[in-house]
Amino acid sequence: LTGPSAWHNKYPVAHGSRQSPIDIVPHQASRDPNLSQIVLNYDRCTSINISNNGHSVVVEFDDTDDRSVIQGGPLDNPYRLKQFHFHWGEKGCEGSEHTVSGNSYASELHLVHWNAVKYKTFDEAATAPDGLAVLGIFLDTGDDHRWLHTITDALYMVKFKGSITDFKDFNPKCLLPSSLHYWTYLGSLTTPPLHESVIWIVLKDPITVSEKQLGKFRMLLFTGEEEDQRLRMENNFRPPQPLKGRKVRSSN
Ligand SMILES: CCCSc1c(F)c(F)c(S(=O)(=O)NC)c(F)c1F
Ligand SMILES: [Zn+2]
Repeated sequence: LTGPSAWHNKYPVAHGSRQSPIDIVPHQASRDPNLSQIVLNYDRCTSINISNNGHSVVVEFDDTDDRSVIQGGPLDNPYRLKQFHFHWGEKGCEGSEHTVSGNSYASELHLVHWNAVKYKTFDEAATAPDGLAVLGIFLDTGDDHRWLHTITDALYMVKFKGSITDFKDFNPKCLLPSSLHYWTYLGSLTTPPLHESVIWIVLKDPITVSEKQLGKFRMLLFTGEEEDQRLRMENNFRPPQPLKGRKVRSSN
């Protein structure tokens, strides 16, 4: 037994008071006029590599200075882009982590940022209550996404757990939907160690990708090249967790 329902054995915080993901119920979210728009300064971002960490496919960035940050909205400081990765299902009707009025999307992109103003390292920030800011973007199935090819064309290079390859000059700005309207709430990592260190910013509008593009993610493996068992990487999403009295705020 290794799935989300067993994580509490090794990570008791799995039953904590601010776990993620959650089901977002739009009309129960409070519109907060003090919530400004979020600002993404990704123009000087520097992607480094793409890898399969046995949980997802991850693109990492150079976070040694403030060259790519998210700020505004619920954030008191600029947060530095560290990496992005995806969660998806085995079929189009499930795969996202957050749900909206009980409905799942086919996938969810997470752009992980850390508070380099208050904390010296990512690892220190990852355990602090205001250490991380994750921008969540839903993926819907439909037409091809014109820029996602850059990522799906590289997936064959990182089929096996532990594989990594160069991935330069990719700017995730091309993966944003037209509107930056969002919901925000205090939550956690959705994979172990499940630290309750994430200020979540979930965009209301999905981007559209094709079933064919999504199918390429399902070609990835949870298992390493040396393992005889080949387990397809799919359903790497955690189901929604109890809200436990938390308020979800909505941008205007
Ligand atoms: C200490 C973790 C290394 S970075 C990372 C990650 F690899 C990851 F997978 C998730 S997630 O929980 O899966 N998605 C929100 C994160 F939040 C992260 F910050
Ligand atoms: Zn994630």
